[in-house]
Amino acid sequence: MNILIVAATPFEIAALRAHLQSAFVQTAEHQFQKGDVKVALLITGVGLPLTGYALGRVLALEEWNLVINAGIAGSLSAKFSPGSVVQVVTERFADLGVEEADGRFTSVHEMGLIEKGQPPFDEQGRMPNQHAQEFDFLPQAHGISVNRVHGSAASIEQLRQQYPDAEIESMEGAAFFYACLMEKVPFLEIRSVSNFVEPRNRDNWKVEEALSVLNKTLIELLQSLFTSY
Ligand SMILES: O=C(O)c1cccc(C(=O)CC[C@H]2O[C@@H](n3cnc4c(=O)[nH]cnc43)[C@H](O)[C@@H]2O)c1
Repeated sequence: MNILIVAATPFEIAALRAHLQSAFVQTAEHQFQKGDVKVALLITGVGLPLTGYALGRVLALEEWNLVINAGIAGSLSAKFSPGSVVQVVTERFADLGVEEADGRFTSVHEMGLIEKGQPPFDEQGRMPNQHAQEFDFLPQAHGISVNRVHGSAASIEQLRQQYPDAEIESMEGAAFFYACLMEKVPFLEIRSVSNFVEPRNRDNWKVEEALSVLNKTLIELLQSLFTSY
């Protein structure tokens, strides 16, 4: 079984790497083996373009049984406070579109630049993960991905009006979904909440807590896959 774990930055999966170094045999810089299970780590860099490029390349070069995106994220929902960990089951490119003269946002799907319902998008411009129910071990959440993280009350209010179902904000998830759906590989996005999406205040971020719960979840998931495989 070949498992690829994808993160934007090395610090997000540093504890997982340490675990792999002690519990698996390291076969290359970013690759670990235990029995028939190979686990590879891919650090893409932050953001949608870097993720799309790095992941598209790796998916085209090798076959994977499961690809996991792991990282921290912002929460738009009172259900998910800092320290929560969720499985993101839908994603969308939330800021791909145009700003109208009156300040409203129109998405590429509303404009018809990407046809409504064109695979892998649904009629609303979301990308659902049809493998989500196979990994029903975490609370599920709807994700959005942005190039520019929301940091003012006005832009956050506009975002909530535009996408009332959005619960988790990241800078990579939609590129990850798009690449996996286009390549038809089973995938899973796991995000731990480091902050609420609120008027920018870095002092409120709980990055250490989020990293701790994220890596604990990843290690448990690997252990469960290992025993069920
Ligand atoms: O200093 C900041 O304000 C700041 C804003 C966004 C991200 C960072 C990072 O250092 C982490 C990069 C990583 O974190 C994800 N992330 C975390 N919280 C959010 C959020 O509220 N909205 C979007 N992305 C978030 C993101 O996926 C990046 O890869 C620092």
